[in-house]
Amino acid sequence: MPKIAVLPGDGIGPEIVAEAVKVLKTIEEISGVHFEIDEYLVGGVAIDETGNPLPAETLEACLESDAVLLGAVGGPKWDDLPGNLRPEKALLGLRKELQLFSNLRPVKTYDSLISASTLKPEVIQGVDLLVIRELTGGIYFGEKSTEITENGIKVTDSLTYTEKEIERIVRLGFETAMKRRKKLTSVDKANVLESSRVWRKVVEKVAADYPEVELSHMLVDNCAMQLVRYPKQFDVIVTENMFGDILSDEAAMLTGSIGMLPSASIGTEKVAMYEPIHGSAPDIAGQGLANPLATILSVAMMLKYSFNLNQESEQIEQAVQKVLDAGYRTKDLATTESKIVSTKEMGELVIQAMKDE
Ligand SMILES: NC(=O)c1ccc[n+]([C@@H]2O[C@H](COP(=O)([O-])OP(=O)(O)OC[C@H]3O[C@@H](n4cnc5c(N)ncnc54)[C@H](O)[C@@H]3O)[C@@H](O)[C@H]2O)c1
Ligand SMILES: CC(C)[C@H](C(=O)O)[C@@H](O)C(=O)O
Ligand SMILES: [Mg+2]
Repeated sequence: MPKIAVLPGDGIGPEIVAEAVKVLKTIEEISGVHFEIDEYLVGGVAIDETGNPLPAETLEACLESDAVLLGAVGGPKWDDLPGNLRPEKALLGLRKELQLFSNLRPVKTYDSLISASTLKPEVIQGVDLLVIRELTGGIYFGEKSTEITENGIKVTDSLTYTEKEIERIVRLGFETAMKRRKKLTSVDKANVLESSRVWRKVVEKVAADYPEVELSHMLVDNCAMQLVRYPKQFDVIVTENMFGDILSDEAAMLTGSIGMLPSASIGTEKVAMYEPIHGSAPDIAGQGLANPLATILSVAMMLKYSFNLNQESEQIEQAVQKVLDAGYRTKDLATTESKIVSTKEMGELVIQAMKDE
């Protein structure tokens, strides 16, 4: 039986994960596939209970699972802890330990949400792009140091990549583009960073193996602007860790809310991790205001990528679309015409729509 480790985490994490787990259980009911689903501590709640944001029991369970579903970690309660003891460290630890070097963040606009966006309809209608973010290298994992000098504190975060790390993510970018509209935009800062200049060289080398893919290089600042100017120019974007983090939050707003964007982190081992791209949203936690759709859509990605359950995955996506088409919205997406629902009600509506299909 496939094993799924569920890590609700902090803030809105438990609320959104509860709805996503109900969706998984509905898949079990409908399709007859069975999963072994167990919950573990991660992040701030894990610090509170065990003193460690990523307890050994959680890491071992994840390593032994087929897939991990994570809510979100972090919050003001733990903000003053030193970097290596913070809840976010658990997320980085999981990505590193599970060797999840690629993070897929699909950005698709729904017609029924066009009016929820602050962008013009003609700009966002039909957007269908994928950000592939490198996830286990770059400035997140480079050497860090802090020292006292005559000018006060001197602090360093270094950005390191090996050619091999760049090549494997770039190759995935080309492979993915081949299965889509055969367009790849590699995003870097080659006008300033050494790492980006090597990144570009590797992209050029790998491109020789994919002559059918239309390749372009784009500087990250321009990409940030192009994403809101004319997002339909993009098919697959491949980029390094921190650029991918920032650009995907920006791209989320093409859909109307960060609460809509799922992600899949896939690596060299069998276990993959699925999580919404947003955080623990402490400002709305515990109030039933969180949009659970990013997490529910992350379950759809899990079914597709980890379990090859393509039909079941589509069933979830179609149910989400149906609920949105019927005008139901959590508050983040609400307009004057919307039927505003809570986190739990949104989960229940998706489940009902799945059962009706
Ligand atoms: N993957 C993760 O666990 C993850 C990701 C990002 C941030 N974080 C952590 O989360 C904490 C808060 O960070 P932040 O405020 O910068 O980012 P955030 O993504 O948590 O929230 C940003 C804004 O978006 C809103 N929002 C986010 N998710 C939503 C949802 N599902 N439905 C409705 N509204 C939603 C929030 O209310 C907030 O106004 C920090 O501790 C940060 O480190 C964790
Ligand atoms: C919480 C933080 C470490 C994380 C990241 O920067 O990768 C988050 O912003 C994300 O996008 O998953
Ligand atoms: Mg982020």
